[in-house]
Amino acid sequence: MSASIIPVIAIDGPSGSGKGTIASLLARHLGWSLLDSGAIYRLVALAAEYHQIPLDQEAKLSELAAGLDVRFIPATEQSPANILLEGQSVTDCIRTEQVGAGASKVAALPQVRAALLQRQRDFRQTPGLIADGRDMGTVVFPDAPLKIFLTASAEERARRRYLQLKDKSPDVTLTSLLGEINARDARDTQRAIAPLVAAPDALSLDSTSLSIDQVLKYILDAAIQRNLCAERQV
Ligand SMILES: Nc1ncnc2c1ncn2[C@@H]1O[C@H](COP(=O)(O)OP(=O)(O)OP(=O)(O)O)[C@@H](O)[C@H]1O
Ligand SMILES: Nc1ccn([C@H]2C[C@H](O)[C@@H](COP(=O)(O)O)O2)c(=O)n1
Repeated sequence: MSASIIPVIAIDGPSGSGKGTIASLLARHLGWSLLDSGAIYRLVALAAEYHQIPLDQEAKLSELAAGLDVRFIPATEQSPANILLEGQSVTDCIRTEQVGAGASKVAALPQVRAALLQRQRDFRQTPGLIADGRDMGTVVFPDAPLKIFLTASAEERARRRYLQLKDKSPDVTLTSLLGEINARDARDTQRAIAPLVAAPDALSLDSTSLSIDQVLKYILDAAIQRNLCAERQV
């Protein structure tokens, strides 16, 4: 099947809006592949730290991005998903706010984005792909038959992140997380290349007061309406 007719559900939005959570639930529910594009930018930032490349050295970073030695091992019934960078498991350490901030910086560099474009498109495999990020619907898969722009207020996103991190990182505070979320939003929306913006044909969904199940149902209903999948109970 030609790649362009393999269906993609593109989910874009700011940090903490719930894209990753919803994308992995949808992928499992539909039996489709999953692209966590933010993880790829996070891996570049972490690899830059390993190789001591400053985050403003565009040429070196794009070379690093082009040759990134990474393996995404999907979750199974027995074990959770795992990400290997240069053979080492980095599944948890790429999730810190520090690595997220680094990812947001390298992601503003055009040569780095260009180096990662085809690697992301290669995830488009039968029977379908759920892709989450900032530019899935605008740049990477502009022909996706379903595009969702998922948002939530910055305060709610900081609250969600706080609940997620407080046990692993007792030093985090709601105030510091809100500051980091606002800084990352500003960088991701204001950059010159592939800024975070809703595609003109995206469905916008504000999840501030919606549960994870409500968001999942909304997207599945939209997918069923477009004949991307058969009607199934969540
Ligand atoms: N609708 C929701 N209601 C309550 N909590 C939610 C909701 N959606 C997601 N969460 C929780 O919010 C946290 C952040 O979600 P998630 O990591 O999926 O966001 P994200 O948009 O992928 O963020 P990032 O872009 O930084 O990776 C998780 O702990 C998740 O369980
Ligand atoms: N398609 C993408 C995905 C991610 N980024 C950048 C911007 C984010 O701040 C950073 C980390 O992403 P997250 O894991 O928090 O989703 O990576 C991007 O520019 N484009």
